[in-house]
Amino acid sequence: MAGKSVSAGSDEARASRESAPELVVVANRLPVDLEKLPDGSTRWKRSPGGLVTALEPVLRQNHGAWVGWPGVPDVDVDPIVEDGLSLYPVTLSSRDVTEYYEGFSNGTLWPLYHDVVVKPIFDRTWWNTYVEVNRRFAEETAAIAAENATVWVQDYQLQLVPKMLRMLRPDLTIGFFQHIPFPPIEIFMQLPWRTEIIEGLLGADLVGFHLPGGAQNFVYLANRLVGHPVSRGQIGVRSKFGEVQVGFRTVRAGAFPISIDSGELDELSKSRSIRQRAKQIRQELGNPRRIMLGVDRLDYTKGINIRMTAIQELLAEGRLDPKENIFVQLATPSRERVEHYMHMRDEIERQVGRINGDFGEVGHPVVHYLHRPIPRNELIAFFVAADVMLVTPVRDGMNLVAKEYVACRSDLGGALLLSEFTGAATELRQAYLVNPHDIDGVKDSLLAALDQAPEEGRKRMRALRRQVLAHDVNRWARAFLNALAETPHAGETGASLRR
Ligand SMILES: Nc1nc2c(ncn2[C@@H]2O[C@H](COP(=O)(O)OP(=O)(O)O)[C@@H](O)[C@H]2O)c(=O)[nH]1
Ligand SMILES: O=P(O)(O)OC[C@H]1O[C@H](O[C@H]2O[C@H](CO)[C@@H](O)[C@H](O)[C@H]2O)[C@H](O)[C@@H](O)[C@@H]1O
Repeated sequence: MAGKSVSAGSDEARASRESAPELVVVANRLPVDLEKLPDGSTRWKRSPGGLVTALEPVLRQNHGAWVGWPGVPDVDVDPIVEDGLSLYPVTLSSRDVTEYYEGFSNGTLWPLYHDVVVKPIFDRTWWNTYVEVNRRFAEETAAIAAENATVWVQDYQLQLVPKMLRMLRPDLTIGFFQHIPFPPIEIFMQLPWRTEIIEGLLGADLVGFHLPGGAQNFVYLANRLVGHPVSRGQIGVRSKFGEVQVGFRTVRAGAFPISIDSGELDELSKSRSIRQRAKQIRQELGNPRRIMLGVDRLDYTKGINIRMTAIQELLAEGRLDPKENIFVQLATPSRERVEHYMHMRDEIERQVGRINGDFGEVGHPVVHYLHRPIPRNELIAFFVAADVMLVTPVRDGMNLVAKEYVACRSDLGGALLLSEFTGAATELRQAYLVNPHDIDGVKDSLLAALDQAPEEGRKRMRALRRQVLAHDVNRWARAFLNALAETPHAGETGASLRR
């Protein structure tokens, strides 16, 4: 792989940086996943996520690069340079996947940062591998970034990279964005490696969160754990950043709620083929009066069990007619070797079986449950077909699904039932907001959403769409990169990036 045997500070490395990328995104995953085919060959498959859509145009305009894991263990693939966007794969061994990705990232940090909804595991071997893998990402990035380049590190899997990178390449302007919640002090303090994580993040010039609360928690912890002087004022959304004084450096912390390519979804959802497919889906489901929909990675934070319980109780109480109302749950397999995910899957599949056993008829189940990824256009057709979208996480950094549903409803139809504990709830105030821990409240709100008067529904959807269409993912990326370019450290490149 490029630059592997060359130390970041050597003359050789510096010379090769002249045509090197000036904007580098570093994320656990590359924007493409390597797929192993049955015949043993491999091919690249584009990841559909919002991050790729957000960052690809700005990377291309800036001769950019993406450093990340190709999604399968033990493969050593060469960098790919294509249309001005270069991909630099970082190899992870099977052990790295177990200990860094499934272990420390998704068995320790993920539950800890999501309100300890399940018990985090504090394992010293996992931590050591997390440090090792973060170092590998930092070294790979240091080897390829141009002099004075801007580097944007993404998410909880790579929280040590900013500090490691700054030590290797003090010329770089470094941004970091946390896509999951940043927890309150009492929870974060449980982490045995809490100081190392805060110090790791403080290597950045700008640390971004979805919500002001996360930024506020981070600033407070920088003072409490590392003793740095910090600003005291309230942090705003895309404004009024918090500040941490790290020696001569000022590190900023801000709130930048992520979004989706709402314009593209709006257009796609209006196309004839999607509209027809939406109609066909309704027919295939037996033309029920109302379709409820859930779309999630199968994750215990998403509250899939909560919506199932609400539906089950409403059916049992005779408040929901199983002949008129059906529920479709599309569940993408996720982190399947992590124990808590296995338990969650068992629980959900038991609930599906029980509801259908008690209330379904032959050929007419009440719950339609698919445990596999669905093609993008099919997903959009489901959004168009659904009368009520159920988004009930117990905690979620943002939840892009909620925004996607709204972007797909140019007909002003449908209703969004949304947990208060998602980042999206701070922006989508006209949704039917629920506390997912209050099952009776969820049931009442679900019935209200199902029975809403058409004019009330249109009014809510119009307001939701105004928010989602005006604040798209492009605006998110620009807001972060502009704020990063204006940080005190930002060098010439940072200030002159084309966006
Ligand atoms: N194409 C496709 N995209 C999916 C599927 N399930 C979820 N997604 C997408 O994955 C993303 C999930 O993002 P989000 O709701 O923020 O939750 P996250 O899974 O925690 O990142 C959204 O863009 C969804 O549309 C699926 O089955 N197929
Ligand atoms: O890469 P995976 O382990 O398969 O997980 C998928 C992604 O899940 C998380 O998504 C978060 O980011 C979204 C966009 O900001 C946000 O809407 C959502 O609330 C978060 O949960 C994770 O943070 C990503 O790193 C993963 O790639």
